[in-house]
Amino acid sequence: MYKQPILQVHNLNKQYGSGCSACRDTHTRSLEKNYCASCGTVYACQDLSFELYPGEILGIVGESGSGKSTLMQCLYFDEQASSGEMLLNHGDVAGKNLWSLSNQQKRFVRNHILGMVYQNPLRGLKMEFSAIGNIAEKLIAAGGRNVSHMEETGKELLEKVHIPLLRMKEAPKHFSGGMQQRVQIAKALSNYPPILLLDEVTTGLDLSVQASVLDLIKTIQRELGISMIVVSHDLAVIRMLADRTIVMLNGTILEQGLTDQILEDPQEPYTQQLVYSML
Ligand SMILES: Nc1ncnc2c1ncn2[C@@H]1O[C@H](COP(=O)(O)OP(=O)(O)OP(=O)(O)O)[C@@H](O)[C@H]1O
Repeated sequence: MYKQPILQVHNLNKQYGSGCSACRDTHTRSLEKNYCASCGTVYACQDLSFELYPGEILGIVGESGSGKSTLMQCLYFDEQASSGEMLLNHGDVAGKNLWSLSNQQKRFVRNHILGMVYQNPLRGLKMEFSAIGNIAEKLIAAGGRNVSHMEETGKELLEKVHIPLLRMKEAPKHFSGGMQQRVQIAKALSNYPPILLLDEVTTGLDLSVQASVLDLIKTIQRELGISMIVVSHDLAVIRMLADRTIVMLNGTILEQGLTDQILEDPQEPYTQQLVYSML
């Protein structure tokens, strides 16, 4: 079904702190969960390697503190990876380690190739701008200057995420949580990026609103055929969305495989617990 990966991550490490003699050497490292008890350095992501294929939804599941958000922030350059390689099979940056690009090149990747939807809409939206103004902001950041084109694109995207056009001039701070997430999704899609990153986008929403946002994500993926990485602590969300799933614990990948396979035949005791608790 899938061909070449559109994105490859090799040996991503992200640590907070400089480490000490007890933890610097990966072979002799002694950690309490993901941190060093001697110096307090946190190893938020440890040697993570995976691929994302065109048109697939890759789910990342794990408990709080397992490193999911740190991973997403490294992918979107909100955080600088400590080491590792991120390779895109797309456009001018194909084959280059994205974490070694200049800031200008990273901005290009953020504006044209990646879209990000955060758990907290305050991170992804300018709450004082109008809904359509938020989309225009992203288009301008990517070099857009044609006002009527921006308005057309904005309307098209807001319609896609079911925001009534009558409300497009309103600021998202007046919207409900579910509507804010839908505007964030529209903004992240501004330049129709081939890859969309979604970090706990339904956490904190009512169950019925959660269901409508998940449904929207599925529909967008089907219609636009873009690749997505979806992070959630909730296996039910991952079950609904993801073709393949990575299970994380203490900054490491515990197991990965087809979502059906992970759900039906989990190999690791931690994953088994996660699956059984959902039944
Ligand atoms: N800026 C930081 N400085 C120090 N430690 C950090 C920082 N950001 C994250 N961490 C630590 O990195 C580890 C992974 O955090 P991360 O937020 O990625 O986990 P998560 O799986 O996304 O959990 P949650 O869903 O609760 O955010 C945690 O131990 C966290 O305390």
